[in-house]
Amino acid sequence: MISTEEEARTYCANLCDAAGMERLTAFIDLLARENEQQNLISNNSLESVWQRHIADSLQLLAHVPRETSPWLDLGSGAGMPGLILAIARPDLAFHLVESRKRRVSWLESVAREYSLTNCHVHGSRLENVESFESAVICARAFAPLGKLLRLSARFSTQQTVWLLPKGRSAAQELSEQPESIRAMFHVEQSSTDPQAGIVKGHGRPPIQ
Ligand SMILES: C[S@@+](CC[C@H](N)C(=O)[O-])C[C@H]1O[C@@H](n2cnc3c(N)ncnc32)[C@H](O)[C@@H]1O
Repeated sequence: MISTEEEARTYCANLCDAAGMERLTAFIDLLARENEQQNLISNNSLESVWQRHIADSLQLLAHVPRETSPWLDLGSGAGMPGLILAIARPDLAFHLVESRKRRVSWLESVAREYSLTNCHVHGSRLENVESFESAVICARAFAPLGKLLRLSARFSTQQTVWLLPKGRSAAQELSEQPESIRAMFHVEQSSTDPQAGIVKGHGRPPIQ
């Protein structure tokens, strides 16, 4: 379990190259500055930003083979996890969906700043984004599990991996789903919070 900023930084350094670590370090400064202009993340969480946001996002990489792409991140907000992943892994494609205009501008400005041609920002409600086949669908704090699956099942195939950091409600949210969904998903332990879980699954959910 990652329990200090130093451990989180070391963990991240093992998941990307030196240039990626430089970009992530610079990104933290940008994020802190932008957070004074708009409410992107809680100020408290900036004190443990490597643990709470950077490692928390990058841990998803450990759940799929290294070359898996493209990723779809639902409700990216300040950029967790999609933008962080795109900064760390410019060799993979990431589609970020976010509807709030100021957050969209923020995501686009960071993608421009780092010339992230692998990062595609869809500044729109997910409901209005044209379907494409995603190898991974991820979402942190986007919507309750049932609604999340209803809104995004059309982006999945039988091969899609679902990685849904759900904090402390992971097991509870999964237990409230119908049997067909419970059979597809399980809860994995988060590496950054002993009480948090990641709902993980594989395939196309049978949504009516
Ligand atoms: C609670 S924030 C989480 C942001 C980020 N994933 C994180 O973990 O810090 C949820 C984000 O989802 C966006 N969102 C909610 N419903 C959406 C929809 N239907 N389409 C696109 N974005 C949506 C909101 O604007 C917000 O930025």
